[in-house]
Amino acid sequence: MQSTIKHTAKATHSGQQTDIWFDDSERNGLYKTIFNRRDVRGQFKPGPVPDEVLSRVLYAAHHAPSVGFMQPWNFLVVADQQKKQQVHDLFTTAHNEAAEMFPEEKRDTYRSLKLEGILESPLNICITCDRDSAGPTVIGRTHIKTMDQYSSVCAVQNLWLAARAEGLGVGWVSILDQRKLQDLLNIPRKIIPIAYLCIGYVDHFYDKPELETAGWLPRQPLEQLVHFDSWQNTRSAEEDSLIEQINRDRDFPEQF
Ligand SMILES: Cc1cc2c(cc1C)N(C[C@H](O)[C@H](O)[C@H](O)COP(=O)(O)O)c1[nH]c(=O)[nH]c(=O)c1N2
Repeated sequence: MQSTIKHTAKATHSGQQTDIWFDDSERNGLYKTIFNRRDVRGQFKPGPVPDEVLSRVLYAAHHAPSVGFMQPWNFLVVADQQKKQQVHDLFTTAHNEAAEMFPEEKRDTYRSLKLEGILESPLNICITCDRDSAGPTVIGRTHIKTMDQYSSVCAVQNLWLAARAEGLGVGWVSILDQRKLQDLLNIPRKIIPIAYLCIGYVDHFYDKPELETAGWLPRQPLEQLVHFDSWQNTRSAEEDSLIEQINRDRDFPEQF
């Protein structure tokens, strides 16, 4: 169901949000979006994405955090079928090269995976990173130079979540030669294509990541990924109340 959104004025006081808390349904809506977002490759419906929906999703992306507030992103919308076909050709070449990189026993499985929906989705968007968008010296990028690219990834994630909340599927395609993609889309060399995304309405969303269902990799247990004070210093539930809580919440994502 495509819904329209009523814009109501926010309660603000001297430029501050005095409304600190979301109510339960608002908070649950966010968790529902996070836990039901999927990478979509194969269930796209051909119908168009209305401008009013796409505009909202792009605003969500544009309100991502960025290092030094540099907002290094641009959104290159690709709807032309011939252009999409050319990107698909790039994918096919890279996909064949990629298959050879996996150990022999995994190659057939790799080849059987559907890893893009470039042609089936009505819309593709390339999110880029302009490393010069705020001059050479940027607050927060002085020592870790890749921070601008991470900022564009934040925009990708915002878009991905907003799209899910709008009932839109998004699939990230990174099996592409970056330079050839730049040439194809006339992106200057100094602008980095961060994400090539396939977007559209879908028949259904899967409950689990397709790579998990295909037996490629399982989801890692969260408690093993949490370290304390020092790298690799993990703790058991008996040793730490947070780990105990994480174990107790194992079904939290499934509640949504
Ligand atoms: C940076 C990056 C790059 C890619 C992806 C993701 C990210 C974050 N993913 C999607 C990825 O396979 C997927 O997110 C995981 O398998 C987890 O599944 P869900 O996203 O939870 O459905 C992805 N999927 C795909 O089919 N082809 C691809 O080239 C890529 N590339």
